[in-house]
Amino acid sequence: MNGRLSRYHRSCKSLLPMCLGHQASTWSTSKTALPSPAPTCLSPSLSSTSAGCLPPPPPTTTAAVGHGIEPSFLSEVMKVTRGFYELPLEEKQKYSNLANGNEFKHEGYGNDMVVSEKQILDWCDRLYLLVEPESRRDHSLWPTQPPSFRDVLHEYTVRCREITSLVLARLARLLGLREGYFVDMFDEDATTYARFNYYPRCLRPEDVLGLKPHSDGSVITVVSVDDTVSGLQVLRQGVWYDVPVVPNALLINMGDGMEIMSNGLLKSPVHRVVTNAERERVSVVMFYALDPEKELEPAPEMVDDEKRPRQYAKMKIKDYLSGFYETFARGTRVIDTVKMSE
Ligand SMILES: O=C(O)CCC(=O)C(=O)O
Ligand SMILES: [Fe+2]
Repeated sequence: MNGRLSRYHRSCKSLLPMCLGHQASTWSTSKTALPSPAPTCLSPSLSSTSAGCLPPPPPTTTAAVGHGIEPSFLSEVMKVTRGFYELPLEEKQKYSNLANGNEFKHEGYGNDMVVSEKQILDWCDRLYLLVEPESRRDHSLWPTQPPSFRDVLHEYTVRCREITSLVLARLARLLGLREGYFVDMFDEDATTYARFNYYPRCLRPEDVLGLKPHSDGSVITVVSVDDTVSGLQVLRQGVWYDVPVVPNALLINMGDGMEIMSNGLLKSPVHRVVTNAERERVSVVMFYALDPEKELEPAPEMVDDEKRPRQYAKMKIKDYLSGFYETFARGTRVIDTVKMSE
């Protein structure tokens, strides 16, 4: 651990409790349509599956403000994001995710993958970039405008990695595993993608979603949300809850990888983004995934044949991730394909 990280550890001992919702601000239920059928036990915070038997309590916020990143730097991250989206279209298209005008690539600027003509498109532009491992960055896709974009993204990557390692260490402890259990899994081939989302104003917000319901295919996700415009919602037992806007907070989200490795003890919440007619919105999302050549499965320590049988089948991470993009486009969840029947 480098000096900066250990200083960081000392300075934000309280990060995890905040991340896990002990420092709660109230989440409100959404007035928008309820989905059906209602799933059970989808939680944005830690919950045991027995919660499925209870009426749905409002989730508590996972917004962490004691994370150690200065508000001025978070504003800088948002500023370069807005700056990029304010560029003329032809400038942004220099980083297009369509090779030769029609071949979809994950990295770059544009829309998400389209797999069928019937697919309802999300009201969202995105710039998607691999940031780790550093050696695999494709700088031809990293915007040169605004001029500080690249430096800010590099610095943000370093800072978010520190926070993620700390959160992963605390999560391992919480699950009764040794602290380094998850952190050590993130070797030099583990991948991190940054996703810059831009949701324009939408004149028919009741008909169009910014981002359709999904859970993240990562192990863990760090989200920096627009601190003036809400829109992110989390599904819990059939009810959509608005995630409150907390200035300078980072939102820590469990991804499918963590749900699987914890054998279902930590849930990867279904979430979506709604649009609004008044204000555009941006967010910056960091997705932490393991080495694509590794396999994803419940940690043996989390499986107990009597008390907590294995709930997910093994799958190669690269297969999981490619299945993820496909199912995301179709509005289904790849995690459902590895769930074992009772
Ligand atoms: O825009 C947001 O607040 C969240 C975006 C999100 O869920 C994603 O990019 O996976
Ligand atoms: Fe997401």
